[in-house]
Amino acid sequence: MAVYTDINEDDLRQFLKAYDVGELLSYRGIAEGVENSNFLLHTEKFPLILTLYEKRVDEGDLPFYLGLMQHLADRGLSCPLPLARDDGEPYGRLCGRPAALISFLEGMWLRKPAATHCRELGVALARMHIAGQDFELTRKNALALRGWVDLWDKSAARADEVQKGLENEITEELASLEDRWPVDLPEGVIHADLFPDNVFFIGDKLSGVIDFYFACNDFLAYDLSICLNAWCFEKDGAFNVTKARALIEGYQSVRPLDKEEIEALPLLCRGSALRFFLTRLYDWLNTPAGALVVKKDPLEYLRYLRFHRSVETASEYGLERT
Ligand SMILES: Nc1ncnc2c1ncn2[C@@H]1O[C@H](COP(=O)(O)OP(=O)(O)OP(=O)(O)O)[C@@H](O)[C@H]1O
Ligand SMILES: N[C@@H](CCO)C(=O)O
Repeated sequence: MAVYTDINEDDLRQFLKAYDVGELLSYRGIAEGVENSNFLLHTEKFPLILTLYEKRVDEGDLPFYLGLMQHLADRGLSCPLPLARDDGEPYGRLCGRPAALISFLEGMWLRKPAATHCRELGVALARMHIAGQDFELTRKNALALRGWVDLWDKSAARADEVQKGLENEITEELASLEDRWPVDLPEGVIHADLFPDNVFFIGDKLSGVIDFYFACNDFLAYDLSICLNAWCFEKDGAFNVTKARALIEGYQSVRPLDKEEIEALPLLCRGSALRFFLTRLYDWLNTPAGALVVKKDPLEYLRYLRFHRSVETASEYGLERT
């Protein structure tokens, strides 16, 4: 459960006075997520999500994240709407942390997504990329190559505690990605963390996307590579090419990939696998004892990374040869 910061009822009632939501009826911490502290609130007017932003969210980026949700919702994408305070500010402060209220989205995330859900995801991802094209704010990806090197510098010395040989393997992988990382692919606003727990479905229909707190400007196809990692491996570690094909076909039904994006896909998948390996490894080694959070296994992403290293062309992801 991700509740790093405990709130008390009096402070919460005080915080809510700045919003037009009526009286607080009830609230509880949400037993999901690893990044921020989230609470479900029932107020006289409607249910809401309260988020207290924690370690990886820089307060200066909040106008980008909250503005992006508003922008995408205005263009018909189903994502949470931030609630403005009565003074017009997009967020306030609670227990010493920046804190925002966003609308509650109906739906459930899927524990076992099937190929049909992957196709829906692909369609939604491409629509999001297109809708993001005229968003006026920009945010550099803090977890791109430079960020990976910084994370690795903080973890490398202890990596072999998690698995023998990791220090060498990841050092070599980083060097190889630094040499070969693409420089000129189509860019735009990407979600950058579109895992199954951030996508809600009602029945088999995708009902909404949440958690824009890693969103940034980067290669659009990098976002697709994140989804290939997060949605297309089975619990036993096998890559499910049927899901991958469905995801990519769904994406291309809205936004066809160009030749360079297709060629770069195996490398982008290696990069995104490494990105989640590194944040998980850092958290594995550094999460304070007592935090109410389930740590995620970095080695899962090491296995994915090794798989992508063995991939020669994007046809292995179910794409037609170019
Ligand atoms: N707008 C929303 N509507 C409904 N439920 C929500 C909403 N936002 C968050 N939640 C609930 O809170 C949980 C955690 O939210 P979120 O994914 O934003 O947290 P996080 O700590 O940033 O997680 P992550 O580990 O995915 O980065 C979600 O799985 C969902 O159950
Ligand atoms: N989706 C991430 C956690 C949130 O950044 C992971 O599974 O490692």
